[in-house]
Amino acid sequence: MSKVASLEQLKTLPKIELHAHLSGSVRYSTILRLLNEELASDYHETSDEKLKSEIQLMEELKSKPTTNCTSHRSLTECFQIFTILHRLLSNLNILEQVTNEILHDFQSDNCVYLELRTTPRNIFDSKTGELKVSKEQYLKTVVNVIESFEKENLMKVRLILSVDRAKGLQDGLENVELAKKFKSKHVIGIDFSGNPHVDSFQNYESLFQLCDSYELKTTVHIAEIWEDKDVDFILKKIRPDRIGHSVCLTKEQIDYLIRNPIPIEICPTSNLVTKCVDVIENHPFYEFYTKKDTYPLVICTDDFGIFDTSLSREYSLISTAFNLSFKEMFDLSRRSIKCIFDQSNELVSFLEMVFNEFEKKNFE
Ligand SMILES: CNc1ncnc2c1ncn2[C@@H]1O[C@H](COP(=O)(O)O)[C@@H](O)[C@H]1O
Repeated sequence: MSKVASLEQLKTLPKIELHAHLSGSVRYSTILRLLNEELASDYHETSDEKLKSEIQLMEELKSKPTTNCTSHRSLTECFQIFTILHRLLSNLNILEQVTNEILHDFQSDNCVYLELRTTPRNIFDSKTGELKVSKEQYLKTVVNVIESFEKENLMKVRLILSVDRAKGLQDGLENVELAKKFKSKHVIGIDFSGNPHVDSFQNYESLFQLCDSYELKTTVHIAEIWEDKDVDFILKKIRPDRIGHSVCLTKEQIDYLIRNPIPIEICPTSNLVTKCVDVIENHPFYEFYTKKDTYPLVICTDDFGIFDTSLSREYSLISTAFNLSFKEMFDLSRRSIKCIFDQSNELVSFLEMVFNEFEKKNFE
């Protein structure tokens, strides 16, 4: 018998988001608006031709919605969009605007706690090569938006800094040092991400050790592609606090994780659109969920802008594919509290209160 929860119900559910990349969470409509504004401005560094082709690409993608999961974007296409986004977000006013918009988008979807992640970038003048914006200025801009947001809103926000595997060890080291410096300023951990076809995390072992010594929590993207050679190294040697995606796993690796759990950030639409899985019913989520009902699994969006989704929609995909009821989705969402990086008493008590109140109102 079907007991699937409706999207409308799932929108009302308090939710926790632990895997959301800042640049990937900019809405298509916002990217298109920013590109058109740049084209219409009197002075712009990017040529009209390039801007027009970027607008065309974004319009094409917008017309191929991911909602029916038949539209695919290869990881390579996703990384092309990130290049556009990184140029647009080189302007600190725009970075501020979009960060604020992202926080409000999560809150309107009833997200009560968000761990947003981003890769701090040095931004150089394209003509003179001079440093225009330092990584620290980039980070301060994002932190300031979060601080102002929290003063006026209920949703709690923390920040994870990303190490991009395509940028090398030195760049990553700078981000870990920045995370240490901003630890009291909302930054709580490090994410190891970037194009999985480029470089290996085995070259970053010293950074994992540094994170440990600075007491920074870690999460690592693994098994987003079948050719990922880092999986055993990460699962057995590094043992981070969480892992992202973790889809393209062998049976042995799944069994190993079930015996030695590490919380998994599940990103359903992202995995479908980039063809990590052919249909959601084949997602290893269910194997973890059914083999061990307390396996720590957190439903996330990854890049809700690029994948044209929302946290509620990700919950809906899982509920529909695996016939999980509203109460089962509620329990899953509540269990995410155990996986958050900031385990301070104040925050955990706040989240427990929110979930207890919802339970009383809806299930008792
Ligand atoms: C689709 N799956 C994915 N796999 C791996 N890395 C990803 C990713 N989605 C996003 N990123 C990482 O996050 C950056 C964009 O956000 P920020 O500029 O840091 O805010 C990308 O450049 C990539 O390094």
